[in-house]
Amino acid sequence: MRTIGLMSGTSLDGVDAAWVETDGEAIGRLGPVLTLPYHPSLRRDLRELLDRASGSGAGEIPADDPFLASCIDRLTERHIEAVRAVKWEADLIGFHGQTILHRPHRPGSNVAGFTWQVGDAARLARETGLTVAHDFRSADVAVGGQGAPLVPVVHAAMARDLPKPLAILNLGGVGNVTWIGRDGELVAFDTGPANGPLDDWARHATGEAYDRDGRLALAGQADGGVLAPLMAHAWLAAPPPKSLDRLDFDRALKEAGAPALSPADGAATLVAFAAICVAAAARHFPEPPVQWLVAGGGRRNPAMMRALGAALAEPVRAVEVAGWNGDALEAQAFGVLAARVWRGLPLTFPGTTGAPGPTPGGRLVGPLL
Ligand SMILES: Nc1ncnc2c1ncn2[C@@H]1O[C@H](COP(=O)(O)OP(=O)(O)OP(=O)(O)O)[C@@H](O)[C@H]1O
Ligand SMILES: CC(=O)N[C@H]1[C@@H]2OC[C@@H](O2)[C@@H](O)[C@@H]1O[C@H](C)C(=O)O
Repeated sequence: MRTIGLMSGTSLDGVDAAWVETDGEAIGRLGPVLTLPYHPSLRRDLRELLDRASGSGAGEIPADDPFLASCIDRLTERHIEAVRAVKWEADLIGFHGQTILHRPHRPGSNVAGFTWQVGDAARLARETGLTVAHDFRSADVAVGGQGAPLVPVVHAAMARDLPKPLAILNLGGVGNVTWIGRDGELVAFDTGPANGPLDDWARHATGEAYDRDGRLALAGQADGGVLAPLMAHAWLAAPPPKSLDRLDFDRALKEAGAPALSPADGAATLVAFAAICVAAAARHFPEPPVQWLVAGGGRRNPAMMRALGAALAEPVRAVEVAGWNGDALEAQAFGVLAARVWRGLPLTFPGTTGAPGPTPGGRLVGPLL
């Protein structure tokens, strides 16, 4: 199938789009990729939605809330523009939407999991004339999975011919890793906060959306006193499966004293903690990888790459060394996942989300049905 994958990540910076030819298993031609940034007012409003959702709890923003409806309208509009901008013909769209709240089932808790992505799939289908796969996470959460990460099955397809064991790390707002064993075994989970808290910090300190080229972090020193309690956080030792909400570490960072640091030291400390989380993640792998391939915007941050290089025993390289596009990988993955939805193939597995078995998911809307 000719697919267009669309991902609006936890950084809230914009929508990534990518054209992929795939049957959901093998990956054929890779076509155009692009990012359409969100207008600052949409970024701000999405962020407010995240804050409101995490403060008020799941389901407490009513479906007919006018602010929610306006965010969904503008978000969907930008996705429609992204599909048009790709220009290549397609059969199927993979539409992740924007995660507003992610509260998966926690081990030992009797509270059911919940995950919430917004976006108007029916309108996207109507206005593009294409069938849309969407709502990728809720079926997994409904059977007790974490609902994330979803990309690992696609990482495995892309890495088919690469030496194993291999670790593929995505540094978005949240970090997530896929470990692929010699026989294709998958162990995947969220590592911890990555760019999310750093973006918030940089915005506060400099007014910029993120710490461009790690300038702030490279000028500072990581603070051992703030890092100590963070390193003892139960998240790091908790075995996978595990997944995070964009805001899950905000309180812990505050309680550890991060807000008292200077702008540069705060940024350096957040970078150091992101790398510490990745090193802690490696302790959950069945055996060490031969290398780490890094995707996502965090690979553009030299401070982050330097901290990872220091924290990890194995070589750390941007995914471009494998010929992949580290900015487009997630969008490409949602094209492949859309084809899997179409074919009813599983999206998640015990090793990726803790689903009890290989679990299909997603829903379809549009003209092919
Ligand atoms: N030149 C750069 N210098 C420093 N950081 C950068 C640079 N370019 C991108 N980034 C970081 O990458 C982030 C965007 O990353 P990305 O697009 O992978 O996130 P996302 O897809 O929204 O998140 P997720 O993978 O969690 O869904 C920015 O918010 C910023 O923190
Ligand atoms: C709930 C949610 O949207 N999670 C995102 C987020 O961003 C990175 C990390 O946390 C990952 O678990 C996931 O996205 C990728 C695309 C995934 O599901 O594989």
